[in-house]
Amino acid sequence: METLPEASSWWPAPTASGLLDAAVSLPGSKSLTARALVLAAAAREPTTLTGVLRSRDTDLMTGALRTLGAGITEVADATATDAEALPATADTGAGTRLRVTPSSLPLHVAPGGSVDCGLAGTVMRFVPALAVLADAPVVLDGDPAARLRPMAPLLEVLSTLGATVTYLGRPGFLPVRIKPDADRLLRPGTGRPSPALGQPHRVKVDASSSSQLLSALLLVAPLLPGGLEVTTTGSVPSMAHVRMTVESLRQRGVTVEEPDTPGPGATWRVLPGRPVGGRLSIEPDLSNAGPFLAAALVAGGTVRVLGWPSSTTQAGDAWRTLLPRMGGSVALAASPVGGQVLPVLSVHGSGQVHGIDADLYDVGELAPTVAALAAVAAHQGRGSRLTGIAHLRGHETDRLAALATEIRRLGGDAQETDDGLVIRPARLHAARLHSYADHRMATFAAVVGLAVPGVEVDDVECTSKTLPGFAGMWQAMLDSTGRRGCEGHRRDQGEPRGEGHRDTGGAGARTARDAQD
Ligand SMILES: O=C(O)C1=C[C@@H](OP(=O)(O)O)[C@@H](O)[C@H](O)C1
Ligand SMILES: C=C(OP(=O)(O)O)C(=O)O
Repeated sequence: METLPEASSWWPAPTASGLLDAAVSLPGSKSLTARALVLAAAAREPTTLTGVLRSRDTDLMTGALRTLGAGITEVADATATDAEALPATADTGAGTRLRVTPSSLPLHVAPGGSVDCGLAGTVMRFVPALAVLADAPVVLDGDPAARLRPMAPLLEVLSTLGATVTYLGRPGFLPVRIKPDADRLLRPGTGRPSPALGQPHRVKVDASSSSQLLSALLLVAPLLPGGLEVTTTGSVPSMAHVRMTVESLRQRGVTVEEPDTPGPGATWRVLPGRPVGGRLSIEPDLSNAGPFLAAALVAGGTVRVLGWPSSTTQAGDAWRTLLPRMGGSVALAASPVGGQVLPVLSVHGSGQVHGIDADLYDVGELAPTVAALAAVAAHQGRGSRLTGIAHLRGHETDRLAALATEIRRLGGDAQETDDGLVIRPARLHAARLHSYADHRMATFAAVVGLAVPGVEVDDVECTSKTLPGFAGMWQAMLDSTGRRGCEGHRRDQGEPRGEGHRDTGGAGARTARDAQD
């Protein structure tokens, strides 16, 4: 890894001094929020979204969609009166309510036409696909690290749809200018190339570096007059997120045919027809639940996540199968919380973490947290192997290099493989870790720091990419330490405790004592 400058401030990751007994209420899913915003901007009528995540990534998405002509305003409860409500998932009451008024087609670009993608994969992939339907050129750029993330296979497809793509820096990467030819694309029979009237555009994409390259095309597909057929030329990682895209489209009334077996040559068909509007509630972010649930395994005791959906497309639902393999016990049950009955996921741990041999190809987003648990397991004498995650080299940072480097900085034994990491048993020691501006590297440090005194990390605030206020939530969870002592530990055994955990409507960690106050 490159040599990094010294950080000006270091966040001391707190160690756990006793058994946890915490209830955590997480804000909305980053990935569901991104899809909901894009589909609302593309819809035929206004949409009201509740439980929306406000974070750097989702604020950037909101800004980008405004640049493409959508009206997005925060509204109070009383103004949300849509009659045509979609079935809503139970949310914890946390999160923002937004009213999205779609743009007409072609999408009307605001003066300047520039989009800041920050470091958000969702913005840098989903927005260029929409830009082919704009009425003026759009320039997209982002953070220095964003300029390293794969874009080329998507941009090549956008060229075949008639857009002129100009690389303003390194070919294949941000910054990029997209000059659309929307009039011809939107008039059947006149596009370039021109499918026969009523026929879909047929494109091929290599989405092996990121599922978002495929999701971007699926999201814009219903706006094309004949719809779109997308064939993947390679295999696609993070299939959980592609399924989320398909379900998000279907939920808004769009017809999508999926291949029986995703892989090279598989084809997705999306029929034309703008998504419907109405009301939609966003589930809590289950990937961001990961570090909190992992804390139960490392510190011992119980952590509960409120509002865990009973059925979901989120990658983070895999915690229910991954954490038992690493020594946790997991229970999902309905439980009364603050006057309503919510599904609550309870994870109970002993402080002893098992090693794991896991293929994370479909849920790569969870890998940094699994790696943190694996590092703690190695500290306790147990090795792990993570596979199927070569594409993490194109995430916020090269996560395989970052994880191996930071585990070694802690005194651990971690090696990169072609498609993952091997973490062998070795005692860890205090160290100053780098986050590389990557929210999941910062939370990696927080999880390891529970077990290893003296861990610090630079730039803990980079967690605001998807979870503003992380450090405060983490401390609140730890403040539950020891309050119930061993009695609470034995009594809980992974079962939701219900009544004792009052949710006050904001994201954060609640403890048994808070609930009694
Ligand atoms: O579409 C999405 O919302 C995401 C897809 C995945 O990307 P990759 O396929 O690049 O892993 C995931 O890792 C990312 O955090 C979010
Ligand atoms: C890979 C991630 O994000 P992005 O949406 O920026 O790709 C992530 O959140 O782990």
